[in-house]
Amino acid sequence: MIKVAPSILSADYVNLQPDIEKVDQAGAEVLHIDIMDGQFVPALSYGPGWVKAIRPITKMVLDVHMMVQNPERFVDDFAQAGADIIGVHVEATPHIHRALQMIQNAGVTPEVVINPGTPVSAIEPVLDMVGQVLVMTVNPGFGGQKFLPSTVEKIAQLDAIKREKGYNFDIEIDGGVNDQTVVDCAKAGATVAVAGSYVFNADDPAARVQALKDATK
Ligand SMILES: O=C(CO)[C@@H](O)[C@H](O)COP(=O)(O)O
Repeated sequence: MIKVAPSILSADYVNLQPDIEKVDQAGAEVLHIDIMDGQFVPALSYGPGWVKAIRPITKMVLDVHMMVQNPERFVDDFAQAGADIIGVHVEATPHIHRALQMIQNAGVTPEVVINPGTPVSAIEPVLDMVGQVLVMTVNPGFGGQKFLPSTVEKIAQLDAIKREKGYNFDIEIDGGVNDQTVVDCAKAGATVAVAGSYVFNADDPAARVQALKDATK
């Protein structure tokens, strides 16, 4: 059964705490927090202050996905705010190894992220450093996009590398995830499913968390 990571990008910001409590009580293991800088991706979202505010209200793993150019600039801020996982895009820095080292040194689980157009080979040299790989299943920057089936092959490639080398990183998927699209991803080796609009744009977010788990039993 896959772990579920609701993305607060689609939550009700005026009622953020009740929305977080709903998915927490429904058994979601991870809370996904999308940081957008208006440069690496067109939109702006929120910063370390949000992570700091959310930290005391849930025990869920706080998974900070930095869609930020040169993310090294903000690693310590998010670590101090209470992030458990910090994800940096291989496309966003010429120094991915250093960025992951900074996350490690801050006592946080390092995650490397790849866009749909980036091959797995681009992150192979750093796979021994990470606790999680995030495979973007849409182009990053917006919620509510359509899942890209071509990304499933990359999940399978990562799963094969994991087995061959004895790594135990989680493989997370993000973008267009619902109870249909999650199935092939889980079969290919995905272990964590981020879902924004599917969970929070529903009348019953808790039922949607459960539906993702049921679909991958
Ligand atoms: O990283 C992102 C957007 O770039 C995501 O985490 C979105 O929040 C996913 O939204 P849905 O596709 O699930 O609506």
